[in-house]
Amino acid sequence: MHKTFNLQIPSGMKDLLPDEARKKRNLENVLIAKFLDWSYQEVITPVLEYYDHLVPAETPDDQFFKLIDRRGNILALRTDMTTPIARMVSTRFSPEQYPLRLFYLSNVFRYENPQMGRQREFYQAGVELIGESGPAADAEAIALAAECLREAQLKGFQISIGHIDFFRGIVNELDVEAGVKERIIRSVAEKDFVELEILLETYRVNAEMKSLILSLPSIRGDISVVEKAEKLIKNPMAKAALENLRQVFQLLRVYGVDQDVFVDFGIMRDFDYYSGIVFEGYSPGVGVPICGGGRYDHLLGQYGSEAPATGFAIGIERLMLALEKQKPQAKPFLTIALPKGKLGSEAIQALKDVGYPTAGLETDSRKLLFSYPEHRVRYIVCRPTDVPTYVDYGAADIGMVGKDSLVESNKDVFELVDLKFGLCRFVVAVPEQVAENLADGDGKVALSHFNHARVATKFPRVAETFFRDQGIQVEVVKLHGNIELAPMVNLAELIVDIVSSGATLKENNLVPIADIFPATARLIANRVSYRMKHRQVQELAEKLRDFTGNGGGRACENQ
Ligand SMILES: Nc1ncnc2c1ncn2[C@@H]1O[C@H](COP(=O)(O)OP(=O)(O)OP(=O)(O)O)[C@@H](O)[C@H]1O
Ligand SMILES: O=P(O)(O)OC[C@H]1O[C@H](OP(=O)(O)OP(=O)(O)O)[C@H](O)[C@@H]1O
Repeated sequence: MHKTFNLQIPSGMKDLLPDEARKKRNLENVLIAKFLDWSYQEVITPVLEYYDHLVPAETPDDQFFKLIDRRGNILALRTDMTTPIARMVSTRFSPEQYPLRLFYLSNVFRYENPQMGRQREFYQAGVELIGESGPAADAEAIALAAECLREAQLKGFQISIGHIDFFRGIVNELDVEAGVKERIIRSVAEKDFVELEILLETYRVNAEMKSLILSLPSIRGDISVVEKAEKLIKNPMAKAALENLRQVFQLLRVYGVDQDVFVDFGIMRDFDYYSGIVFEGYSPGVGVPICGGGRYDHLLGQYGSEAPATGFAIGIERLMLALEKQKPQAKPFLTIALPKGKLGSEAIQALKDVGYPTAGLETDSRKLLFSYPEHRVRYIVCRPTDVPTYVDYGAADIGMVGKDSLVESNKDVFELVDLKFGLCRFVVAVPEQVAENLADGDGKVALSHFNHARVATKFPRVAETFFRDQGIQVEVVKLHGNIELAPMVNLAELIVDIVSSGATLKENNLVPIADIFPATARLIANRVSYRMKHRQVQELAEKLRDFTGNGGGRACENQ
């Protein structure tokens, strides 16, 4: 009898058959020719390195594939090429050899959730320009990125450039503690504008600064927005950042790529890694950036030889996807993902209130797609928990979704507006009897009674994070609904769920013993739609923000 093998390949990895491999190689040849043309030399580094040497590229979500060698050393697959090249340059070159113009074309590995345009093994083509500070080097990197995309025959792409110090400078000016400044910066880096607004309100940032900070991510357009921004700010660090942007832009004009490049103060790439100009490239129809880069003057110092540096990486698979998708388009549709159920009805009402087409639109019918061609708007109706996924993939430009589903999904999307409806709260609940038995003198039940207990929930991420923060170890049992059943049949001792009226808990003899956080509906946007369809996205965001009485910053748009 033949042994049957499981011949699958690991998730997020891919075989390339001849047709696809040929297309990839042709594209790579175009990019390599361009790099050589611009006097960049190829370097190759090992695919495996000591984990500690790659850690400057570490992200909070640890995306490394790791393994242990026979001596017990931890090795890891590279997650990008900048870090190995910084290690190599620090150890194999001397500053007299600077500036170095290096390029690579390599596979890199990241342990993340695979989806369209996001794999665990993927190829990057990129350059590092090491040993040069100043606008000429930044402009060279951006111009070369634009030239590569042009040479690859990509139409309608856009490169957005921002500056890390612009936002940092403005935040430094605030009269709040350092920890709060970091939280403000983090909320912007995570694109969570709702959290940003809450922080500015909580820490009583004055009205003028608040409105300035809230408007920053929307300040975008050609170089004239730099002049507009100059009038708004006084901070020297932010002013220097604007001057830097202006000089880079002038040089981009000389390179003849300025029409592909936009200033965008919403580009906030990793604040710990980048130190100056940052940029991303987008293409219509692809919901994730196709390239990214910027100045990173502090990385080489971590390997012992301080040197300014700038560079970028193009994602080969994403560029191939963008090339496949490019076709001439009329004014694009704005696709909005709506959740089924009660939240969906409230979302429809909100859209109607701000004048969006909703005739015949229902979230509880069998029809899942509603199109309004005369308004260039279309809605897709999906399960609430799927809304962030559709938006993250770029299958929808915008979504309306509960903060509960959003937090649980952990997707990389813009969180634009707190829509204020659909209020519920996350709670930990236990059977009444258990609560009665464990209650202290004030009627409270300490969570410490539940160390090593089982928690049933639809929201494992929320539950795990909450109990971890409380220092309590639990085993999370993921269910898809009717969580209240779990304690009744001894599947779990506790539940973590959302509560709205409280009726479901009551009917099932459960009582809340701890609040986790409240959640309302949010307007979210895809990262690329937020830039490539900015006017349409911003128009809806502002209408909804005004309607829900949020106030907030105004865009100073010039595109
Ligand atoms: N998981 C992935 N799968 C395919 N391509 C990727 C992936 N992650 C990054 N890339 C490509 O590599 C380029 C440069 O990588 P970089 O580290 O700057 O990306 P990132 O900003 O961390 O990733 P993302 O764009 O997914 O947020 C990206 O612009 C993208 O084209
Ligand atoms: O406090 P209440 O107003 O009673 O609402 C709470 C209920 O609503 C949510 O479930 P949902 O209706 O989404 O159904 P599901 O459990 O089947 O997912 C939640 O999981 C509770 O079961």
